[in-house]
Amino acid sequence: MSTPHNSAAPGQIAKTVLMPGDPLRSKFIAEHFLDNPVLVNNLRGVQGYTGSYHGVPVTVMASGMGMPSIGIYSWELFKFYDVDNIIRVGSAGAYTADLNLFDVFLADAAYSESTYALVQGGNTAHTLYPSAALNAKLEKAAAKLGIELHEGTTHSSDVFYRANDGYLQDVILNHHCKVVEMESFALFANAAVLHKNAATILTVSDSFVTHQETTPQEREESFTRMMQVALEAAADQSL
Ligand SMILES: O=P(O)(O)O[C@H]1O[C@H](CO)[C@@H](O)[C@H]1O
Ligand SMILES: O=c1cc[nH]c(=O)[nH]1
Repeated sequence: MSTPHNSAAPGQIAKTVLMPGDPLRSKFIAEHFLDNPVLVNNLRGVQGYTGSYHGVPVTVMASGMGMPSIGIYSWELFKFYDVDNIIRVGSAGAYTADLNLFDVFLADAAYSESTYALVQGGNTAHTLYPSAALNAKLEKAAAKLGIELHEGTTHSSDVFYRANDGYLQDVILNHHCKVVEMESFALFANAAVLHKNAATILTVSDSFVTHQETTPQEREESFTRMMQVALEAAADQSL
């Protein structure tokens, strides 16, 4: 059964899905890392490919930007395509000075001011958590590949452009957020409601401290260490 937003046929989506925000990052991962990638969805240009990595079926499909968008795509993958694991592979802004461009960051929590979890399932929590088992696989994969992982809380924000940065002080000081992106809280909320597994691995694309930033092409093509960690975890048969 296809959905309003996904034209893949039943069985065309693997049990584990890597989910970048950017459809072109989805295409890049599929073309550079998957064996025999097949385009299984392209509705709205949200590219989804299924292939294999080290012999294990893996799908890579974009989420689009923001919680409403990943809320739709991840719900449909979990609920209608029987996906077990979604690993978000995203970019993030660093709030703290210890993080540099291209550092790889594993979210051990997602804080958000969003009402997504409340409206979606009546959950009043503003901090939600990834799958501990999936995070353990990602840590194991990073160690195997010799890739350093920074860990901490991500701020899942509804706002990319801010009129001023006053609000961020509360997020950084009181909620201990180290990076900001825009999807993990909704992904974790859907996974919790549907009893599925979700995790988020991010690459630092810009810094709120140094004001350095990567280019759009680098965001699409250069975050390969994060991609390899996620793929290695996806191919871990014990998931
Ligand atoms: O690079 P992606 O995965 O899209 O993630 C980040 O980039 C977008 C904003 O530029 C938001 O989606 C944010 O979460
Ligand atoms: O600053 C940033 C960078 C990536 N994603 C965000 O949401 N914010």
